[in-house]
Amino acid sequence: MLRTTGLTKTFGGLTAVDDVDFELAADELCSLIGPNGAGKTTFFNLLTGALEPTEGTIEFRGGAGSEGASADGAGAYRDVTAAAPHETASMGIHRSYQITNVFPTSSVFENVRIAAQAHGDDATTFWRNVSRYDEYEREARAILERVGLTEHADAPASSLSHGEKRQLEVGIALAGDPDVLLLDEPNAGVSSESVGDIIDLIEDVATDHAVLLVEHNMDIVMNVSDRVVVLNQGELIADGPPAAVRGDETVQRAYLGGYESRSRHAEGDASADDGEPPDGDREPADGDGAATDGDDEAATDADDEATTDGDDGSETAEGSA
Ligand SMILES: Nc1ncnc2c1ncn2[C@@H]1O[C@H](COP(=O)(O)OP(=O)(O)OP(=O)(O)O)[C@@H](O)[C@H]1O
Repeated sequence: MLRTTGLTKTFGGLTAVDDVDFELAADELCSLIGPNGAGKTTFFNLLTGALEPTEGTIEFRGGAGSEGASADGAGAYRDVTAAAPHETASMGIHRSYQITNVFPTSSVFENVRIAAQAHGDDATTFWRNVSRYDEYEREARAILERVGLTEHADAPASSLSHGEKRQLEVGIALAGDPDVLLLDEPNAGVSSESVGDIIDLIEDVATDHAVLLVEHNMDIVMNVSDRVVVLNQGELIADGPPAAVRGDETVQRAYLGGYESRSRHAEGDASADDGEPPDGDREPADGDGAATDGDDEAATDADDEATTDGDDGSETAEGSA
């Protein structure tokens, strides 16, 4: 459904994503893992068009109803290498943000309803079209039910807990009617009591979307993924079923050293501890150990602001690189 060939992104002398060949199937929940600074966020930003590749191609093949859809319901592959974020979103590639990305003073319902309206094809005539309004409203209510936020529909988004905000972000992404969902650490900053809800939500959206998940919690990754790909210093060093990747010597050396899987069901909850590889193994190749901590703090700090800084920051830095 979504594939990259020789995808490469350099920032000055640094190769953040290095010649990556990758393909995500329509029915897959694939996790993208790797140490801090491995290139995961850069890879996401390339897929959504927030960053332009230095080399390589990105191709996308939408689902039923997409442009050029064939008898089997899938569209033809299109080159989306140079597509801008609004173009990839309108084609069906959506992401949830590592940094909270909601309108805090609007209600939970309004956040989803506005996203559904923005995706609608007659947004400019919206206020004159009452039946269309009803449709968006119904869609938003159904999405809130799906992400488990119905009881908070009328509350301002700012009143949600951090975990509920992550659920809302997934709801906002679903309102764009995506084929592919890119989930960037949906578990970051979420309290241990809410981790189970987030896992259930990831598994649920994966029943009818292709999902690419960036997640540091290995218990979650090993429990929910159909497939795991590993980036290290921008290179794809492993790609396969969770058990095979966990046992891969190169991956153990680069990232997972010392990690042993705990079954979510045996433990009762994947959040029994942080489920992350030992700290030493999460250090980035360039020694910049602040990245993950910074992300988690940013997510918390951003609670009261509607922002898309996660991507924009990358663009800004790129511009100066
Ligand atoms: N806009 C940018 N300008 C310059 N360098 C960048 C930029 N974005 C990322 N990098 C560098 O590219 C490398 C990959 O970063 P990236 O954020 O993609 O890694 P990551 O795997 O997502 O890390 P983390 O797990 O910490 O989020 C890092 O060395 C980072 O410092």
